[in-house]
Amino acid sequence: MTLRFSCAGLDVPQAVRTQLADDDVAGRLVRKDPTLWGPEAEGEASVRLGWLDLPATSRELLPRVTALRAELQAEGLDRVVLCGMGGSSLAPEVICRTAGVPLVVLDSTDPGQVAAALTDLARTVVVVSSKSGDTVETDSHRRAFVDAFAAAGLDEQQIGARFVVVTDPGSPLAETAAAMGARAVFLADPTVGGRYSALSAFGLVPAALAGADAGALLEEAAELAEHLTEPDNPALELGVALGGGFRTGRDKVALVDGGSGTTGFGDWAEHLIAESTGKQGRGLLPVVLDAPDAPGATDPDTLLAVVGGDPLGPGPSIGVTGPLGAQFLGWEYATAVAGHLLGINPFDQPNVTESKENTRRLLEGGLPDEKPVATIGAVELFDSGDLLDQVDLSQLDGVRLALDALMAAVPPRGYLAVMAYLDRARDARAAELRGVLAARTGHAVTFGWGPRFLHSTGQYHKGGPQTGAFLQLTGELDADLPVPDRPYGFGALQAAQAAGDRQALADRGRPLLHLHLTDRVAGVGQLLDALR
Ligand SMILES: O=P(O)(O)OC[C@H]1O[C@](O)(CO)[C@@H](O)[C@@H]1O
Repeated sequence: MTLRFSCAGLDVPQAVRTQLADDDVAGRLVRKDPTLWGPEAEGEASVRLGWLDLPATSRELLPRVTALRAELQAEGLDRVVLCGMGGSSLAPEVICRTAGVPLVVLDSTDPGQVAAALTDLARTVVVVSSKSGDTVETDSHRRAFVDAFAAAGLDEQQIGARFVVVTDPGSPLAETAAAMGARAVFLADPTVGGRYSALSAFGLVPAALAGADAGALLEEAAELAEHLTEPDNPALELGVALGGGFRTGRDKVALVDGGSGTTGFGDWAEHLIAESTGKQGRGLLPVVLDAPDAPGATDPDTLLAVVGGDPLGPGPSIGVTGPLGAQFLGWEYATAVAGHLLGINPFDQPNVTESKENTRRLLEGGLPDEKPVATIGAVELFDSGDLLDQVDLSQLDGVRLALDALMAAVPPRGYLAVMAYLDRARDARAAELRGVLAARTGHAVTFGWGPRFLHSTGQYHKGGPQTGAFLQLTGELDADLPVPDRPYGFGALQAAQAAGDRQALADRGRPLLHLHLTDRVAGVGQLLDALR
């Protein structure tokens, strides 16, 4: 069974469908016509449509990655760690969690999370994935693992044998891989962007090395691919719902699992939709929900997308069922169609470099010496523009008052984004804040782990509609870790990323509340208690 699309309560004007059919959008997309998104996008689109070929072209990866997995297993290297950000790690994580095979994903600069990955080295092989080959988090992870293997007594050749690299041809990482004698290097198709790379080497190599069935994913996608020129194919219908929904005021897409059998698909789709559409002051805001009845599922300007199930009322809702390989390709195709309907370029990410530049400058010039304006329990509150001017922080419930002030600052049809620069394993409870805040405010509330979201929804925050209010959480470190051959550690890198993003949002005049947890467990508990 390939992809099945169903829809309830969504009134997309017939004119939208007629326009797509008259313009032969389905056929032109499959033929990789780069003019579908306007003249300004044509150059980028012409080198970003390779994902349509992946169900066929990725098959050549299978023998090589299967042989490599057998080799590694024979050597007892059965702990696969993936170092990658955004499109270089989200899909493998979904594939492996769904298949129930073990993959350690390191997509954070939180020293606790890095330290947890730097264990069990005797069994560990590291996959370093980066399309650009110069993502600071991934390079830092690579350095830390080289150092750790050396400290464990491995020589240069043995260290190289513990690394598998996935990158674009000619990238800085491709050069580094050659220089370090990496065991295997997979050069990916450069005409595939990160958030469209689930069925490329970026999605399939780490997953297959961990034991997932990459061939099955490609077969599932190939079955859908046969239908993608049809004017009413399910992926086109999904694109019509997303793009047509936007045109009728539904600029938020709540993503919830309805029995898909997959795990974490919403986080992958969030990156795809947010980074593809959130630009030129518009876009679709994905809101990942942990249950169909979670707060936010039926917000007024929201389309509820049920992955793996039927539409769920009472508001407009869609249901998309089908195997994971078809879901990847179908949502990629739908997002490209939605980009056509929104009139934006779904393949660029013009605003992600800003926070990266700010981070680099802060690492070079030093972090701002900011002092909290108040400390209440385990929570330090930092000056956030004029947000707290009217808040009496001398009260014990000053934290709640501050959070209420932030929620009051969300403009009409706006959203509240929680950005947690914490350890998504050990501080997992922080994710409960999304539902608790959403229950308290009538606005959409999103949650992202920092700095991971910077490579995902970060584009939407800066390039999308300027209607966001932001809650940034940072946390005290138990211990820091050096970044080898760099004048800073992971803790400073994480803090610089948080500060760099605060700067980018402040430059846009966005309301932002920065809370630092002097004790992460107590601090998260305190925030949840303040809001219940
Ligand atoms: O694969 P790379 O080049 O390391 O980039 C990781 C991620 O960062 C982004 O470029 C955004 O910063 C995403 O588009 C991409 O998936």
